[in-house]
Parts: sequence; structure tokens; C-alpha cells
Amino acid sequence: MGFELPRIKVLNTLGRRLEDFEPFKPGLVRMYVCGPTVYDYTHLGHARTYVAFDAIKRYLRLRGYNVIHVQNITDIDDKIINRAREEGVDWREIVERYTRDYMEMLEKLKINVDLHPRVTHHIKEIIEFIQVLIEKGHAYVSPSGSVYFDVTTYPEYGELSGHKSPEAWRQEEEHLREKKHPFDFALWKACKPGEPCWDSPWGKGRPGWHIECSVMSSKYLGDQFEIHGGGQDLIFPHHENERAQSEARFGKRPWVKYWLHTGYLTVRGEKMSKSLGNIIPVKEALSKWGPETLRLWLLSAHYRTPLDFNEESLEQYKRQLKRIRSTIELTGRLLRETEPSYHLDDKEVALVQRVLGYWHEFHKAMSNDFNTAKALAAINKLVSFVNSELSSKPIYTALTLAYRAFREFNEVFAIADDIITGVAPAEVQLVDRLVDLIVEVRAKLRKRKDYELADWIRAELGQLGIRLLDYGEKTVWRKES
Ligand SMILES: Nc1ncnc2c1ncn2[C@@H]1O[C@H](COP(=O)(O)OP(=O)(O)OP(=O)(O)O)[C@@H](O)[C@H]1O
Ligand SMILES: [Zn+2]
Repeated sequence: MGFELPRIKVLNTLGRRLEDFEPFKPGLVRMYVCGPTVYDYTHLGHARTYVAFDAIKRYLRLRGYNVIHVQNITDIDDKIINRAREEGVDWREIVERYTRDYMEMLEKLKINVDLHPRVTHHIKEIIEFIQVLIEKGHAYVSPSGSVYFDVTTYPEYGELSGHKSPEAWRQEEEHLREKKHPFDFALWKACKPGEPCWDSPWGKGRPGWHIECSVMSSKYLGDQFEIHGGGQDLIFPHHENERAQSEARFGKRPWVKYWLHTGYLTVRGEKMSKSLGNIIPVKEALSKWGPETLRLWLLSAHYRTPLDFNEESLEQYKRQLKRIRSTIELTGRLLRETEPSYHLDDKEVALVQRVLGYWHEFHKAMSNDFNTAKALAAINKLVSFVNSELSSKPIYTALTLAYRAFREFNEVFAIADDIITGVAPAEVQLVDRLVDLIVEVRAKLRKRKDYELADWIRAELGQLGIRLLDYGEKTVWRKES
């Protein structure tokens, strides 16, 4: 009994088609995600995007791919400089403070990024990249010493965002006077008084925003790679510009095979963003709901769809988390208590098939553009099935498969690592052993036919939220959610 794992398909922003997922090199997936500009606390909107790509990476690893995940840190930008001015501190202090917050948030949310390149560590490579663009005729130096990308030299411009008319490409309007076209964008910005800057062949200056991602992704992932991601606000102009400069420089197409963009995390329908003043810092949310509830909630919607923040919804996922976790725990316990049996009657076979069905549904959802919403729905069906049918009729084979399904679900959602690995905190382990002991004492009492005391123990444990399930002489216990 089993099922064939479905082929992975992804919705590519470039072309807006569902495509078969095929890396350039078999087995290797290189993924670059646009990280934060570190000038303020990490908010839930950022977390939405980072958790979404973490789940995508985790699922690809579950399917056997070797995934390299690079997520940059933008540590020089107008926003950082302005923030430092407002506070009257050095810009590096701003960078350090918010980088620390970002790294702590990643760790708490169980997001393990392989490389965190910073812009200011790559100035030399950025200058080299721009020089090649100038040599190839794709960029020009303005009288001020800024360098711009000449968009007219890249005929595919607009394909990624779907913005067809040059009118829609207008950007960086404050530099209109020194640009050849209103839609050209800065690769290098000439230094203004009082700003941090670096020496370059065009005078002192600093990198523009878009160039950093082209440079750092190609340095660590090569001049073609599989996945480029970020929030949907980055499609235009950031990713359109990244694509233009990279394909212009490397002369290879496609630079990126699959462009993936997350939908917004919203508050009452509005994007959560610093400029709108409606942000909830991750730090605050973590102390209120904890990392597991946050992950479950963030992954409860497909990454491309919007997800609206509200407290009730988080409370609901907190309860759902408890139910899923206690069911995984119960499955593990039932598995340990159930004798293996290799002969199954038709009814038992049907139960095993139900488990396989939900497990398959999980993979079908994840394989279809990483649909964590449907994957979670499949797991919730398995949870109900374990609680209703399997816990009253434990079948070793079905339990083994259910546990494997939960384990694979957890590899993506990471909400029950402590249960799955069996490394519960020492106090939890002690409580579990004490309950085992009480249950054993009750079994002895029942053998002696002291039902009064045995029932009293059952009732008292019930008061503490521990339910006992008797199967003949055997008893299994579970924590109620
Ligand atoms: N509300 C949101 N929902 C989903 N993703 C978001 C949201 N806000 C930011 N992101 C994503 O987080 C990543 C880091 O964003 P960045 O640091 O550029 O944010 P920002 O634009 O400075 O934030 P803000 O919009 O609050 O000013 C990007 O991939 C961005 O698309
Ligand atoms: Zn970027």
C-alpha cells in the first residue's frame, strides 16, 4: 500500500503559469529571497514572507532536494540614513540594532537561512558588476557621478511585472533631469554631503537598491538559479530591475527560473507596513502567541493569497495547534502501546487506506504550488480521524503511517519538533512518567477489582485534563486540548 508522490508544480510570476518544477541541475535548488532593510523592528508582514519561503524550502528538502537559501540584509539605504538622522545616531548603530532583532526573529520562528550577505560587504563586487554593464552599453554615468541602467537596452523590460507601457515604468523621478529616460534607474548614487559613501571609478557614492540583489545572488548562487522570492510589492520595480541588469550582464536567459511572490499580510485589508503605521512587531506577537501558533497561522493561507491579521483568528489557531499537537502525541503513545499485526481484515485495510488518503492529500497540496492551506486541511482531517476512529480501534499499520504523515507535516510546518523528536523539556518528561505510573497503579487496582478507587483516579485525572482510554486490560492516556 502506498502512493506515488505528485510532481511539484509552481506558479511562476513570470508568465503567470503553473509550471513543472525542474531545477537547472538535478537535485539542487538555489533560492534567493529579498531580505529586510534594517531600519526598524521586524513586523508580522515580513514574517509572513520569510515563513512562506522557509516552508517552501522545507518541503523541497523533504522531497529530496538540496536547497541553498540565501536571504540578504540591506544595510545601506535612504531609509537607514534618514532614521539615523532622526535619532541623531550613527547609521551603523541603526543597522546593528535592527539586524539583531531580525536574526533573533528568524531563530525564534525556526527559519534557518544558509547565508545572510550584507550589501556593505560587497561594494567591490557591486562596482565590478556595474563596470561590466557600462562596458556592454547597458549603463551610463551621469555628470553628478551617479550611474544609471539604460532600460531601452533590455527589450524584455516589463515582462515580469506585466507593465507593458513605458509610462508605467517611470521611477526615481527625483533624478529626471540627469537620466536619459524617466524609467532608467540608479545603479550607483553619487555621494551627498553627510552620507556614508565609498570610492568608485565614478567618484564617491553608494550602491542603488536593486543592484545589491543581482550581485549577491550571483556571487553565492551562480549566474542562473532556480527560485527568486519576495513579497509582491517587490515585483515592480525591484525584481523587474534585478532581472534586467542580471540578464543584461550575464547574457543568459532565464536568469531566474521561477519567480515566487507572497501576498500581503494585511490589517483590515490594508498592507501591514511601517509607512502606514499599522505594524505588529514579531517580538510582540511571539510573546503573545509563541512561535508555533504564529507559524501555523502564517501557513494557514496559500503564500500567494493575502492573509488578514486579527486576534480572534490567532486565538483560533492557538486552539488548533493544541489539538494537532495532542493528537501527534497520542498517535505516538498509541503506537508504542499497540502490538504489530500483519494480518488486516477488510475493515482494517479500509482504515489504513483512509490514512494514506489524507497523507497523499497533504503531498498533493504541497506539490501544487506549495499550498500550505490545503495541506493543513488534509492534516486536520487526519487529526479528526485519529481522534475518532483510530484511537478507539488502534491498528499498528495505520498508526505508523499516520505518524509518518504527521512527521512530514511537521518538517514543513515545524510546530511539534519537541514531540516528534521526543525531546520534551525535563519537567514535561517527568509529568509524563508520573501519569504513566498513576495509570499503572489504576490498572493494578482494576485487576484487584477495586473499581471504586480506579474510577476515582480516572475522574481525578479527567479533572486535570488527562483522559484515559481503556482497551480491555490496556489503558492509553492523552492530554485533552
Ligand atoms: N505586509 C507584508 N506582507 C507580506 N510581505 C511583506 C509585507 N511587508 C514587507 N514584506 C516583505 O518583507 C521583505 C522585507 O521587506 P522590506 O524590509 O523591504 O520591508 P519594508 O518595505 O521596509 O517594510 P514596510 O513596507 O513596512 O516599509 C520583502 O520581501 C517584502 O516584500
Ligand atoms: Zn532584492
